[in-house]
Amino acid sequence: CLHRLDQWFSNGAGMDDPAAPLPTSPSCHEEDGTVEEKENNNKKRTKGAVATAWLTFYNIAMTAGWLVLAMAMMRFYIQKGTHKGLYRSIARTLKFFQTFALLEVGHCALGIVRTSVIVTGVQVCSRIFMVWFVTNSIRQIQNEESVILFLVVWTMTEITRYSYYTFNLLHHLPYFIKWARYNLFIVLYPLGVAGELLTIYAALPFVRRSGMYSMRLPNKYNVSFDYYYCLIVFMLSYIPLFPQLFFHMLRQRRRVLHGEVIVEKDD
Ligand SMILES: CCCCCCCCCCCCC/C=C/C(=O)SCCNC(=O)CCNC(=O)[C@H](O)C(C)(C)COP(=O)(O)OP(=O)(O)OC[C@H]1O[C@@H](n2cnc3c(N)ncnc32)[C@H](O)[C@@H]1OP(=O)(O)O
Repeated sequence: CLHRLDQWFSNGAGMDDPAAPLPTSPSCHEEDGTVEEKENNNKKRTKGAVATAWLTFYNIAMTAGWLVLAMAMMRFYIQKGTHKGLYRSIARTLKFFQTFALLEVGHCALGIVRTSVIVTGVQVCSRIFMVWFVTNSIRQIQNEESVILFLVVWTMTEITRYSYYTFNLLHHLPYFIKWARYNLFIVLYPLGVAGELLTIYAALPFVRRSGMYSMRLPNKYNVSFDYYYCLIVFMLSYIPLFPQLFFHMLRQRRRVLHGEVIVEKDD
């Protein structure tokens, strides 16, 4: 029973819903529990197994996707000897796998992973915005070095992150993957952010000249929107948001590598 209780706490159950029922096990209550209790336990176990199977599939697919991207980038560079045209050559795969990551927000919302919806939402949405509304929409910046910088950084991060989750779910986590997951971000996060900000900065003149995604008055909706200023606001939002993400990862690092018990503040 104590073991079960310990699992309940370490899985974070009851954190969101302190009234959540304690798990039962055959050695605890099950044999003298009601039929209804037994059915509930079976349902919970099935739900847990389905979630684990889905997450394992999802993480393997994402690791494979980012590995394909890494190989495509290396092959392009070795064959062509330049980064010009690299983004175009991998754009479709990148858009697919980065957009697929939206499911992670769903995983948090459903409670099948112990991560904050807000932290994951900011991380995933900012990446999707970078891919679809900046790099993909503004052809003139696709050959910038900064694009290659964030692509390389994202690829290294995601191969490490998804393989960490996969091996962790399979209970065979090599230490070097754990180490990489909770150390590389110290260098990769600032580099990725630098690549993203430099890319948006390079896009600003083109956006201003073309007036893309903007609405000027007068129009029938009587609404005005300037994408140029939207991009500036997006860049400025890194100032409060990036430190939050970075310090969140530092806390995760202390928890996972040094076993510290971290009491997270509410989002
Ligand atoms: C709305 C739009 C807003 C736009 C605003 C724009 C401003 C943006 C500002 C900031 C922009 C940042 C841009 C990012 C750039 C880059 O990515 S650069 C490259 C470097 N990047 C990184 O290193 C990324 C680091 N970030 C992350 O890893 C995640 O995004 C995260 C959400 C911050 C991770 O946090 P978290 O999930 O809490 O940490 P973990 O330790 O990994 O996981 C916690 C527990 O959850 C389990 N888990 C999570 N996901 C899965 C999964 N898919 N499968 C299985 N399990 C999962 C994980 O195992 C942990 O469980 P326990 O071990 O039981 O604790």
